[in-house]
Amino acid sequence: MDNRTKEGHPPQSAGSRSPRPATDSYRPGDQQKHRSMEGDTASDRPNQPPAPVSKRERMQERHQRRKRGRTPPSVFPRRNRSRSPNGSTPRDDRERRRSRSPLAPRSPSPDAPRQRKRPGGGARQGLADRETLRRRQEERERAEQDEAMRNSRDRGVTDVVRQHYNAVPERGREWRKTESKIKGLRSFNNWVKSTLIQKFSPDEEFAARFNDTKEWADDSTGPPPVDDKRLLVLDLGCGKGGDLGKWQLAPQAVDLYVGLDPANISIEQAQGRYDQMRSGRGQRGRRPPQPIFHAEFYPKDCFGEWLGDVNIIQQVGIDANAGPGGSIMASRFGGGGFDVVTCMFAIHYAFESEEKARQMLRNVAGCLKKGGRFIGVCPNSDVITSQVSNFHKKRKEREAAKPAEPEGPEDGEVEEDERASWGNDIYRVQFPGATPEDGVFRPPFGWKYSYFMREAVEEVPEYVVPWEAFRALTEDYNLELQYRKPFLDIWEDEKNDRDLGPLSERMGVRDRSTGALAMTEEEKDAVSFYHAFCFYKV
Ligand SMILES: C[S@@+](CC[C@H](N)C(=O)[O-])C[C@H]1O[C@@H](n2cnc3c(N)ncnc32)[C@H](O)[C@@H]1O
Repeated sequence: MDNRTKEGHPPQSAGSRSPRPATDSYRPGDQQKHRSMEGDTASDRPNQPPAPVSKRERMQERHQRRKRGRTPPSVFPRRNRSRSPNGSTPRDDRERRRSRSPLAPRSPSPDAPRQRKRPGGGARQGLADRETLRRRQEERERAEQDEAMRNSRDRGVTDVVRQHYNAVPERGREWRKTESKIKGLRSFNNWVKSTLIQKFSPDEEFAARFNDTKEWADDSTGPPPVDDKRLLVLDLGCGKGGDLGKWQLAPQAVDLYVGLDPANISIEQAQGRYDQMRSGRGQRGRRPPQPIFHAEFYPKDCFGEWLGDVNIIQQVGIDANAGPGGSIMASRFGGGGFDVVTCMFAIHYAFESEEKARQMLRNVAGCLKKGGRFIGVCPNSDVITSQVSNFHKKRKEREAAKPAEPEGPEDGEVEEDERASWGNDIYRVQFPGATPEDGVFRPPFGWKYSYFMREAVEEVPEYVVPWEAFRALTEDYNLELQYRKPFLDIWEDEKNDRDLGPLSERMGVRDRSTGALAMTEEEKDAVSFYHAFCFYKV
């Protein structure tokens, strides 16, 4: 069944059904008053409460960046980027509207008697009408067929991705920490995600407590009470709930966490993990029940569907006017209710088409309140561009060195050695078809590659997220870029932070004796494929 929605009129879908008993529902303000620094993984747990000095520095970076105002204009040309789903640009639409003459004859009302010009004209008109009706009917059927094909193709990729993640075994923390061949990489990725959460999840009011501008003093109310306002967090593509412990350690406490993912088995596992955290039944024996935020988990395709039909999302607030064409007044005074939308290692699935990328952004922007943060990590298109252009450079050098072949490939065929690919023993990226020689992906959607990661991802289709195009698109949704950094640069910047540095030791990211990154060269190469970002809803 096609669950996709028409603008603002979402049908009920499986996403709105709760897999949990209805007795445990969320009421905004249902706050756990006591928060423990103990997460569900010992490695995530600082022994001390975070030191204000370090927090101040982290918050300052983010606050100063906010003050700089809007980000510089994108190098991605505006006219190329905002095609509407029917393929026209807003400019095309404007011009179409402009060229309509105000004096054009109006079509008669359907009730008005038709004027016959010549005898016999009525019969001919009847025939013409039948012909028009037949043509319209054919057009409608063709459009329906195209839509059905598009839907089944989209479903196809989503199903492959869902089945893959559903099938990934939940091996447990102990195995991940000791047996895994990519334990260094796993820990490092987790540390980067914790870093993003620590730096960008607090709201401006909370952050103001930790910088010395003392803006709060202007209205002489004093610094805002730390514990008063808690965060409402939405995790798109939450997987098996691996980030729950990180959210428990967020500087500003979380009140509600909503996790969505199309992989229903992953969602059940995430629910199980949360239940364990709450009950204190960890892998290391029984502990006293842990005070933890309220959380809800639902199976949901967050890039192909509108999120407004998920009850908890509706309860917190989602703005159907977010994005181009929405009312300015509505978006100024409306807006969603979430403080943070997080999407870790997942937005690349949305770049299959412009329609999906826009649906993802409409969901993100619709759910965020003004000032809310959209944080995430994804493959860095700068890396892909440089790998692809290098690949073509070397290929051309090889071709120039060998004698000319009598026959080239048939039309549309891509020769084996023209398919860009790179990687090492633990990860591999492989494009199934031709790629641009300069590595610049135009148009920016639908550039599929398959990604393999030892123990984690087996040849799953992903899509390039061309960064400048993505950033240009986010502007249509009032999302302003605040931060973007490659993974290894984040390490260089934060490894000596008073909280994040020691956290990296506890998480096994840094060798305690040498202070160096505890990753093999292959793992470092694999993590350098990614970057992290934060946008603010303005
Ligand atoms: C690499 S996993 C990351 C899981 C989790 N965010 C983490 O960081 O551990 C990618 C996740 O994206 C999810 N995903 C794929 N397509 C999606 C979609 N259309 N909507 C939401 N999530 C999707 C997958 O099911 C999978 O759980």
